[in-house]
Amino acid sequence: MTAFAIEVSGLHKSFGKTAVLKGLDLSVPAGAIFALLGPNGAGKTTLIHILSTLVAPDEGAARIAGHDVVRARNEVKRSISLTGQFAAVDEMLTGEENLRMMCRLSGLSGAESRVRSAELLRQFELEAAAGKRARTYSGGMRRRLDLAISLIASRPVLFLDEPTTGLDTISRRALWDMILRLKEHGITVFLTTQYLEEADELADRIAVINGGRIVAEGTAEELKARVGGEVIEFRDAADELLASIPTSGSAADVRKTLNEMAGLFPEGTRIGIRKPSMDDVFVALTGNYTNSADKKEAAIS
Ligand SMILES: Nc1ncnc2c1ncn2[C@@H]1O[C@H](COP(=O)(O)OP(=O)(O)OP(=O)(O)O)[C@@H](O)[C@H]1O
Repeated sequence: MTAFAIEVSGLHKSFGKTAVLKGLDLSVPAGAIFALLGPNGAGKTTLIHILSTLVAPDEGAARIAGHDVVRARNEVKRSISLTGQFAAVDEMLTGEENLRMMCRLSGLSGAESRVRSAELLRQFELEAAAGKRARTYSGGMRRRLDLAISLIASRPVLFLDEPTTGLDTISRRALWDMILRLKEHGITVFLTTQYLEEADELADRIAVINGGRIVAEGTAEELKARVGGEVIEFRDAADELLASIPTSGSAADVRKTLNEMAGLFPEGTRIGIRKPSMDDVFVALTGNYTNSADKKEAAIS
């Protein structure tokens, strides 16, 4: 494999008159966990579909493990796993039966299938539920089974399109642990997410897509450093966030911001200073707000 597991240059894709990707460039180092962040409709799923050969690009090139997604589709398909799309969990079968069936379909013998299924049930902490029908599984268990099925063939690149959407915090954290463990096996993980915390916790590198292009790429720390040195927060007496303003962190800039904001907020407003978060990065780069507190903040600032 080349140093980059995924290389994308000048990718364009339109659906009818809607231009979704407008010259997208991206490189993902082999063995990294890479997160793609972007507002709804930014083209994250479209990019995954192009990289996994489901959709052809209009222009530009993309290579997975050195193979071109248009000219070498079969080699690309043999290099990737994609969760949530192909890995069909059969509701009527148990977790173990699902895994064994998919092992057999991917060419393993009966004995090999038993061994591989047992390994995956252990790896994804599904041993206790192995004999229960998948329809009785919780959302988190189902997602883990889906991930386990997609890893049967142990391919070098794994695509996860919003792997934890809809899961509760505990299930999400459990899945994060499992994704982190995949890295130890040398798998390159490319994930899209709407949870900025997920990118922050999991990813070695993060790219932000907006307007059909990658508008920023780097480690979480590098991206946060782009927003500024310190963020000043204004909160009311009940600790509700009123506004958060990025500053360079210099005494002069902090003083200037406080002076500019003086008089805008009621008596009793509390002021705090903190380092930038991924939320700040996302807002600064895309102008989009990810939760209601941020929307309120936008309305005020
Ligand atoms: N097959 C298609 N035909 C027509 N339009 C499409 C098709 N697939 C995607 N689009 C449009 O392309 C745009 C990008 O969609 P895409 O699903 O890639 O975005 P996304 O970033 O994954 O968004 P979300 O976070 O909401 O899933 C959207 O405006 C969508 O409506």
